[in-house]
Amino acid sequence: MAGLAAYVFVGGFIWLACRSIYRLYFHPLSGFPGPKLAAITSGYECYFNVVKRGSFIWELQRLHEVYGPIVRVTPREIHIKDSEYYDEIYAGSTRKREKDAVTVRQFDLDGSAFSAITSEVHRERRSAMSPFFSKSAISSAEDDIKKRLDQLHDHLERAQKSDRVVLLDAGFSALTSDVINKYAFGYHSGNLEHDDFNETLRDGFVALFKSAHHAYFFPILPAIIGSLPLDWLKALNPFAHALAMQKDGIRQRVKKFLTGHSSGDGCIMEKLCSPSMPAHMLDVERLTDEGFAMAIAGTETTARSLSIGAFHLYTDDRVRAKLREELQSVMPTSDSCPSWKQLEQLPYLSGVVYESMRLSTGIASRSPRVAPTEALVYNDTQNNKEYIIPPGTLISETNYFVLNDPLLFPNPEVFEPERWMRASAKGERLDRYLVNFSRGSRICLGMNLAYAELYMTFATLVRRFDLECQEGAAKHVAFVRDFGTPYPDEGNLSLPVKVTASYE
Ligand code: HEM
Repeated sequence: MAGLAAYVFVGGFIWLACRSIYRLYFHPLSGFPGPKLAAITSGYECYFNVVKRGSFIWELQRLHEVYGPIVRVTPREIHIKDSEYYDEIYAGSTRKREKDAVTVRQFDLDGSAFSAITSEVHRERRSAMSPFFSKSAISSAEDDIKKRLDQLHDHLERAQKSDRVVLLDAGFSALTSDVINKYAFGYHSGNLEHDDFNETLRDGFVALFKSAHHAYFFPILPAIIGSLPLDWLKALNPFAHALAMQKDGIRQRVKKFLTGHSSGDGCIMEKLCSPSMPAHMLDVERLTDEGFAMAIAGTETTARSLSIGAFHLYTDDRVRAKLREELQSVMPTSDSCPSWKQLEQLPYLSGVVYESMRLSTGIASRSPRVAPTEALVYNDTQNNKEYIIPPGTLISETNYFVLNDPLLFPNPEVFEPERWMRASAKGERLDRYLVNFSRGSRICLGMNLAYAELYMTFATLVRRFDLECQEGAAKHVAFVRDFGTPYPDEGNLSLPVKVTASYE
């Protein structure tokens, strides 16, 4: 027995040594700059993201300072820190771009457009949903957004009367969740009707994000969790249980639509379940994944941008006063209800929305693309060297680095709506670099819905209320850890506020 163990140990050692030598000297990426350890093993990333909890993004920043704009950051991935090169990687549909199976596996959404690997499968899944996300289609959701904003208004009024602290971040999650549930599944989830905004609604999403790095490096874990009976899961991990319950709720809706149930207002899932769809698109689990991807993507990302924007609006009196003055033109009274189209014409509000997006980052982790048949060429002008990236390589940029590029956004940490007005006056397309939604063929499907929610929410809040962010707010909204989306050092993003004034 001891002899066998010794053989296994020595065999394993030799295998690891050979693999390391191959990766360092013979692998197609061996000529790219970067630390040797990162070229040898993905344990390098694992150390920073699992042991040091979501901090590989800061290590990437350091690696680029040491090695320049192009770095081999894992045995099979090239990372580029160059805002001008972003559109080459995240290219449009004329240039084939695929996703990486290992990267998307962590989200357990295999049947969704989001997790489609090849461009053909992606196109088919996405085109079934895209008519619902055009600008004109989204205007049909405006009435619902207005109703939800009135509910949020009532919460804030009640809190003002009782001098109570409100968790605005939870309010925003309740709002975005109620909106996407109605739009995608035709049902009223009523989160805003709860006194605490049904705060636990986020437990599942937080579980998904916070376990993403573990799921990536140890794929056996989600498989084990998925196989546990729900009662056990509830006792062992209430957050994973909340996630499973949310997904199951969507599965039950899918089943109803597949048997002919109608929501009455032609929601997205009803259309996706219609018998006119190709049979292979009508699988319950595929549709559940598609639905869950919309629920996740449509809730926390937008809510986070709303929280970051609100934090800046309510800690910077100058910005808020300027916005309030501009809003008077379309909101002479506090109950005026301008359309999203009208609000989009306001330059200062647009600057506020863009800055809120920019400083909230959206997705913090890399989402690599693969160019299956094309060799990408990167010209490192700093070191005067040209790199040919072989077809099939994982290539990524990090949105945060583009959104905080001081060459594009001087003093990037400052919330400055005016920078967008200055750029537009000079005819500069600064919005090209607002990459929160990614770019190209896999660009966020829900961006118009997100924009409608951002414009309408900021206008309503600032026109109607003054809020006071509670002590420590800056710490609770800071981006310290990357668990898929940005997280503060400890706990989750939170924005407790008190209502100090309301306006007629
Ligand atoms: C501020 C808010 C939002 C941000 C920052 C955001 C960001 C993103 C990003 C970066 C991607 C690409 C992911 C990747 O490359 O792997 C994406 C995809 C997606 N987003 Fe959003 N998103 C937001 C809001 C929404 C909303 C409101 C919805 C509504 C359902 C939505 C639905 C989707 C879907 C379905 C995809 C997959 C698209 C595809 O692969 O074709 N997102 N989002």
